[in-house]
Amino acid sequence: MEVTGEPIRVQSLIQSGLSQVPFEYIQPPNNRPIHTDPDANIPIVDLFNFNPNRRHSTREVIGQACREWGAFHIINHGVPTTLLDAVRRAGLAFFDECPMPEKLRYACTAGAAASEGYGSRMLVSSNEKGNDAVSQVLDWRDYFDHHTFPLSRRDPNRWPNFTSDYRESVAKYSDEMKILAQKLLALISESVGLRPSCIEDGVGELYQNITISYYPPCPQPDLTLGLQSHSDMGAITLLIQDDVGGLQVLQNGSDNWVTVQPLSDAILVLLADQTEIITNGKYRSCVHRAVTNPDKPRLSVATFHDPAKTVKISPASELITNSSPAKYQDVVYGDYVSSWYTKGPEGKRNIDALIL
Ligand SMILES: O=C(O)CCC(=O)C(=O)O
Ligand SMILES: [Fe+2]
Repeated sequence: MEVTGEPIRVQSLIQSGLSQVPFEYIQPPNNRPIHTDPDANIPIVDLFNFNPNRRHSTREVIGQACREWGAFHIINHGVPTTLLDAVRRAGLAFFDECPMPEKLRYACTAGAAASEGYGSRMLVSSNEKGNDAVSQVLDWRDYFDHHTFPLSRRDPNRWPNFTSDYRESVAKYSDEMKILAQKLLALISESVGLRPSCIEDGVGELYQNITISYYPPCPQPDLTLGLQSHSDMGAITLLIQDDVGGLQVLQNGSDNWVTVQPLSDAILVLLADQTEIITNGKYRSCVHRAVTNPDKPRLSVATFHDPAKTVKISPASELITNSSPAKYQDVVYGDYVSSWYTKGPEGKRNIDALIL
């Protein structure tokens, strides 16, 4: 199918009263969400509000979580729960209550990668991209993407003001998430034996985007995915979700999908691909996906922290020795992103293409 005009918002589909999902949303049998490990849980790391006396033990716990999962909840992170709730509430009000014509005033640019605004992923034509491996299946998801850092990219006038505190809440949340991401990158660096600033130095100025995802109820959750399997491209993602649940992660080295339990005060940390490169594979990016459910809409807020497009990412020199050579090719981040958009997530790790 060609990319033509505006994508259809999943919410409009569901409001038309479907009992079966259109074929574009049906996953091939191997990708359907049937294999889940009901007993496993990702770790919960208590940050003790970054108390310096606890730093050593916190670092150890983070190191283990990064090695085993590339994902962990954090609690006592210092971000007020009232702010987490305010962002969830503002996002939900936009998707649930704002009339569609007003929502569409914020539509992102059709066909442009990562453009700011309200959208839904479109089918990518294999002819256009010259690659038959492009995923042809659509996600059961609508989203709003906000450009938040550097501040030169931030223009709250492009964000909804459907609830009067929407813009203020997203801006405050963005500021808090950036500070938290920087503190976490320092702890993660230390936990792998690097200087505290090593990962952030490698990434450079943080480019931050906040994506609020909305997954409408789905009449056939066994055949669909809210968001197909992928790892995030940047350095670190901080995610909150509502109490519905549907995010799943793969434990490192396993084929078992594990559901991430919603915890209203916690923030989920997901290691992304550039951190895997900088740590020379000592930590791997977390592969995750979102499943749908037949009854309730679900909301998540993902805050991505990425390098600038011009930055060259390489394994940290401190980790390279004769006995432990570089495992990844250097890559200019913009080229990495372009190849992701050309090939699509393909349900596998794009970063594997860089492994030497
Ligand atoms: O909805 C979720 O929980 C996952 C969102 C996500 O993985 C993403 O936006 O990259
Ligand atoms: Fe993701």
